[in-house]
Amino acid sequence: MSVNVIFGSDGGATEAVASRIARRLQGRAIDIKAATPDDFENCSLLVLGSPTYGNGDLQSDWEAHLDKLTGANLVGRRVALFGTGDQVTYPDSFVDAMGILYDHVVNRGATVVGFTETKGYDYTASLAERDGRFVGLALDQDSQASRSEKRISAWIESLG
Ligand SMILES: Cc1cc2nc3c(=O)[nH]c(=O)nc-3n(C[C@H](O)[C@H](O)[C@H](O)COP(=O)(O)O)c2cc1C
Repeated sequence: MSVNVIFGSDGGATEAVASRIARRLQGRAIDIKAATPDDFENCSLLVLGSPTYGNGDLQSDWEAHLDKLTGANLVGRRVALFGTGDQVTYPDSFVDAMGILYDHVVNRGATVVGFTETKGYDYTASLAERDGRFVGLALDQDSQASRSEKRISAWIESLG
């Protein structure tokens, strides 16, 4: 299985998570700033990750390079998503960016794998929650960093 983990990161937290995920899946971590459109298509599992900024926005490099994603043909492709956020300071928009990525990849025909349970988190609203589950791996490196390792492991197992 070839895995590309494409991420955006302002402060480094999401980059560090992307590297951990890539290492575990023996894939490549690629900053969205340097990613090519091919990086979205030439892999058997595509993993995308973004922190949430503003009040529920994608990270700025994702916004600046969104055409790489919206131009990709993802029909029938397996895509897994992760998001970093802070549920204590931003409980009304927790990991919203993951929900934004979800809508984009579903619109491009992707099959999203790796939904997770919302149990164990404390927030009021999230665009990344659909039908009571997160559309991917939600990590909070600000207030629940100690839980991340277990969450990453369980999520990777669920990807099969
Ligand atoms: C100005 C600002 C706005 C933020 N807005 C949100 C938000 O709306 N929702 C959320 O879950 N986290 C929010 N966060 C938290 C970041 O997403 C979180 O700290 C993330 O781990 C940062 O990742 P990075 O270090 O890769 O940039 C915000 C952080 C800052 C500084």
